[in-house]
Amino acid sequence: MLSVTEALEEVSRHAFRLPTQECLAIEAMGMALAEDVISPVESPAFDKAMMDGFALIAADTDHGNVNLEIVEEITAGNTASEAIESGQAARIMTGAPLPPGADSVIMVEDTQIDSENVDRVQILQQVKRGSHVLKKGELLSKGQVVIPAGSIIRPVEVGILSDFTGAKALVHRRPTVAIISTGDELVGPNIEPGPGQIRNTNGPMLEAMAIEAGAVVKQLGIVRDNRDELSAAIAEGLEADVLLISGGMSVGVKDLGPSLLAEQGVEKIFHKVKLKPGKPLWFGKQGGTDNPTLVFGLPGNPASSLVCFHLFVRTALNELVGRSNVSPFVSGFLLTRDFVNPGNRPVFFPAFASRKEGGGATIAPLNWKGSADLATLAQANALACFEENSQYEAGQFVSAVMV
Ligand SMILES: Nc1nc2c(c(=O)[nH]1)N[C@H]1C(S)=C(S)[C@@H](COP(=O)(O)OP(=O)(O)OC[C@H]3O[C@@H](n4cnc5c(N)ncnc54)[C@H](O)[C@@H]3O)O[C@H]1N2
Ligand code: MOO
Repeated sequence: MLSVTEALEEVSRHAFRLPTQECLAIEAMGMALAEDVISPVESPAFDKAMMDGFALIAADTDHGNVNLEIVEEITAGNTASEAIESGQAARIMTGAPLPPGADSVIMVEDTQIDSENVDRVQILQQVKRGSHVLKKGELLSKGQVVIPAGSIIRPVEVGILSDFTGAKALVHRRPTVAIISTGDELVGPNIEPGPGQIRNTNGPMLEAMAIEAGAVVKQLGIVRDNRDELSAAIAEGLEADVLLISGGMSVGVKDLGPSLLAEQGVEKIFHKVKLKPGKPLWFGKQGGTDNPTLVFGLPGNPASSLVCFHLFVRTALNELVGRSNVSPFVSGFLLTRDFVNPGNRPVFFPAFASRKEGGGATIAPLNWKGSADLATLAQANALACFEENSQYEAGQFVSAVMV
């Protein structure tokens, strides 16, 4: 049986980048840039005033208090009509280009104008050369990489892309994810479960997780444990980039998943991973490098499906869109209580992580009742990672997967 690390490596190895497409930056939020964003110009494009005040020549103020002639007023979006010379100043607003000749700006608060003589300004202090001026090219030079490929598009990137690429972004297209929920016992959200029946929680939950991860979802609904029905659904699901099949992955008499996938030419890469919950995870691939489909058979138990999604499906989706090197693990959580994992599999245990006063973070394992317990996961924001056959003491550091 593979370890979690080995299984994650296999998933990454088989997930190829999807083709790229150009789209509006705002619609690419959360996606990864597929190319470097390069500044085509210097920024700022001109020496820029950073305060409302007066543009002047700093050397004129070397002896402190000085009275200068105001030659014009420059507002943002306009340029000076003439250069200033020694003894002169231009009224200037934040964001406006400095007039030629000027090298500094003094804030209006540090000046005085005599109401009898409004064409002159009294400079009340010595001005340091370059004060309140953002020099041309100081932020970015022409050809500089502003955002490297692989960066996630967040609001700040949307702002920068609006500056340099016409608000467009080149990204790997969103993955399509098809979802099948198998099981004779399953009913939809508005149907009263009969004896032995349960509601399909995995289907909608997996859909929500896939959307959150940036995918476009095709929900194929509940499929009975019947060879023909499941075969047809699998064939449809294999048109997507990723197919998720919930349930039927273990060794029960109706666990048809693995054999039907093999019949449809899906190559098994691994079946079973050493973790709890989620051991029966199945992973395979159909097709070569050209438009392959990655197939995950997720264990039917809801918590097992959720944990496998966060660890393995998310890793695949990240690889497909170029969000590389995003580890599911965050380290350095201080355990709030003793914890024993007597089992022979590492456990990913629902827990609540919070900020610690004075820095750092703590993690409190919840009172989780096992793979069928989704309700406790609703109180969790993390899965604390505990090694197999292990004992932990309060105050020890553990890593976690954020959920
Ligand atoms: N003899 C063995 N039995 C089991 C093993 C094993 O190694 N040997 N593994 C156990 C583990 S661990 C898990 S996890 C489950 C997973 O089994 P399956 O993937 O085959 O899932 P099912 O049997 O179809 O369902 C398990 C459980 O989950 C409920 N379920 C299924 N689908 C949904 C859904 N869409 N929404 C909500 N709940 C769902 C289902 O009713 C079952 O209660 O196998 C163990 N058995
Ligand atoms: O691995 Mo199963 O997912 O323990 O319940």
